[in-house]
Amino acid sequence: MIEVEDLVKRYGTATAVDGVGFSAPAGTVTGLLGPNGAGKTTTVKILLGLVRPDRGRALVDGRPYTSLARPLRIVGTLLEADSLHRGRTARQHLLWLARSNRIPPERIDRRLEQVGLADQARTRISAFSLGMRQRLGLAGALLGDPKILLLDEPVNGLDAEGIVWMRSFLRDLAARGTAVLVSSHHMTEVARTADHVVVIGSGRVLADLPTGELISRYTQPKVRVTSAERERLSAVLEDAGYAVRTSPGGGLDVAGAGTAEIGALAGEHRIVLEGLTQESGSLEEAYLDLIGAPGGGRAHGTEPLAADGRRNRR
Ligand SMILES: Nc1ncnc2c1ncn2[C@@H]1O[C@H](COP(=O)(O)OP(=O)(O)OP(=O)(O)O)[C@@H](O)[C@H]1O
Repeated sequence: MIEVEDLVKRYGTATAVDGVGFSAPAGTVTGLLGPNGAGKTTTVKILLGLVRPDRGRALVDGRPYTSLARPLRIVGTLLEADSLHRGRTARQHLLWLARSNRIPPERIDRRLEQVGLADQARTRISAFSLGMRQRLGLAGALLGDPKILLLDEPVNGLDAEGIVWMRSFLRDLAARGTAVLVSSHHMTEVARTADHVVVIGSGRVLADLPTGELISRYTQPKVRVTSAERERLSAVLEDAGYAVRTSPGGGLDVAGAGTAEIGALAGEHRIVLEGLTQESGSLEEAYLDLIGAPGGGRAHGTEPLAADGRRNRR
């Protein structure tokens, strides 16, 4: 379990983190989302004891990271693949990590296998692609069988197959009880991987909710409708007071309506519909609404949802 309580960090007059609090429990993938400069990296650095907070505390497994004698056995981290020593081979890198954390070296081959690098064990890291370095970083993070994983942008540099692999890998780890915290900009990926999302903006927690609840609370459901008479249908719907947008693929997205009402309106005006489906919102829409960015509706007010960082947690 990761616990962050009321963290504040100032750099001169600028406040990087302003009262951030949340937890990432065992058996769950928690996503940490936020725009550039929101305070994610500062929060992660505080968690890893790399930056001292002005206020608050950050605990891994109930203790500050800096008090862990062999941190790799408690928390695995994947921060920057580029910090790997490029002259070493994959195996040498893991051997060095194992030795410095008193981890039996027998585990190395198993970890290389798990991340799909068994054939590259003796390849120098300098010959690795970014995706391979991410996989090696993950092997290192898993070396001590940690119950907590802290990953910064884990899908960076991975191809489509690698992204799917990483997603199921992290989901499997959580299913076996690991607490996984993923800091990322990749909204679609976070939506597919995380059970729970913490959104940070301007150093504060804007939302701390299960992924599905965050989406339903901060997006408006819409109906996607297609018809050969798109222009006429659009005019009819707008006349009836609905907000209508052109959807990808040439259909119409109608906010705030149900399929029955749209079907009835089309019938009344003798417009034949080709498709009529209820669509739920996306994490991206919810996120834009929360951070108040252009494209986001900001229809639900600006109050932080989780002032103490704990509301709405299970
Ligand atoms: N060492 C530092 N000195 C001064 N200001 C800093 C320092 N580190 C971070 N900041 C500022 O604190 C704020 C939060 O930065 P942080 O890197 O934590 O955000 P972030 O959410 O990780 O953004 P990104 O996704 O771009 O990495 C930013 O305004 C940043 O400029």
